[in-house]
Amino acid sequence: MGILEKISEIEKEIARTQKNKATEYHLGLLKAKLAKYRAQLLEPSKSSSSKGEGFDVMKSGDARVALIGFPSVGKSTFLSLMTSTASEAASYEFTTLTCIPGVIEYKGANIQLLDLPGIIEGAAQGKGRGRQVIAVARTADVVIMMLDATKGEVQRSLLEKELESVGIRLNKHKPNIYFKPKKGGGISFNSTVTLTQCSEKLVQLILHEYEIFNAEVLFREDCSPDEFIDVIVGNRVYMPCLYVYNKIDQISMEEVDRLARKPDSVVISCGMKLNLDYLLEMLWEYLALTCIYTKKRGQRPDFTDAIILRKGASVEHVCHRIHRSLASQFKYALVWGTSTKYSPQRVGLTHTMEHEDVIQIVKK
Ligand SMILES: Nc1nc2c(ncn2[C@@H]2O[C@H](COP(=O)(O)OP(=O)(O)OP(=O)(O)O)[C@@H](O)[C@H]2O)c(=O)[nH]1
Ligand SMILES: [K+]
Ligand SMILES: [Mg+2]
Repeated sequence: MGILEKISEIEKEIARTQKNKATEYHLGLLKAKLAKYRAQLLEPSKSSSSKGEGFDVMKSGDARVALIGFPSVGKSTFLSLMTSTASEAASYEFTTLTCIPGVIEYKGANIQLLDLPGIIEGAAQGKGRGRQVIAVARTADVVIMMLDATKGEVQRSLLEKELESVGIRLNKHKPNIYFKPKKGGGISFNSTVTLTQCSEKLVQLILHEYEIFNAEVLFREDCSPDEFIDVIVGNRVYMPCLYVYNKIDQISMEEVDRLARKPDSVVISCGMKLNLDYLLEMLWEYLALTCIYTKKRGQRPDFTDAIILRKGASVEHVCHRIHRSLASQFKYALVWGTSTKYSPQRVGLTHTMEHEDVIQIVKK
């Protein structure tokens, strides 16, 4: 039996197994098996002739956003509207066949927007250019899942399933579980909260399926078996996703209203240029970029020119942005803002900056 068949067998078995206390272990085990086979599927094939030609776009700018969606939902139309790059748009499916980058300039940041070929059900298993598209999606800071507002919800759940199956977790945070494989000592299991979805026995069963017999496990959150499996398997990508319903010029006001109220969703019309400003605002929020202002000694901060960094950036990142030799001449920095206890506070290179902090760097 091939891996695909094994996967579909397990999926079928999961679907026909009733979810209750008695089947809890059986289901947990099935899920662990499923995750294992999917991981095998993702391993690069030996004959890599199908390498992503035209997909290796260099990362540039302050952040990267990937456009994912079925064919003809309006991805290329959107790229051409928001950036100075033109990407061919047409009424037939699979107009776009490679990855086409453009740049959105917003609040002083350069956001790289990637137009991609449409993907369809089965993309994760290599249908169409699905694998290459998903590989690009993994490198993004935010995914825009573009949907055709006239087409109903099925597209959305199909795409979510495709991304889910390759380890991309949309709008979820990393499960708060400490997990450390050990050389010996068996499995030590602890939790700081009451667990309603996992038990010590289930955790052991799942670990055994992965041939892990010695490990330290600490649940700091009431996680599900799937979330625990994610932690064991690792290499999961936790990615913010905006669901963008395009072509609202084609549906009723009631329908627009219904879609607009869904979580993580924005309604737009590229054709009539509706609501694009709001989409940018949302995108900016989801990118959660950190803007840092610099100041010189004895002067006011320069609020006109922010340094834009990813969340979690350190003083060292700030230095590199100003000048590549600055970090080596660095003595200390003074920081004003929410990242410090006092304002100003003297900090070193490893200090983590927060949004809208002000920094003054003192050289040796
Ligand atoms: N009515 C309407 N049509 C739109 C809108 N946006 C795009 N379209 C049309 O939808 C069709 C497909 O647009 P594309 O931009 O090529 O779609 P795509 O998602 O890039 O398609 P592929 O590259 O084939 O995956 C074109 O005929 C567009 O003119 C919109 O807001 N309203
Ligand atoms: K198209
Ligand atoms: Mg296109």
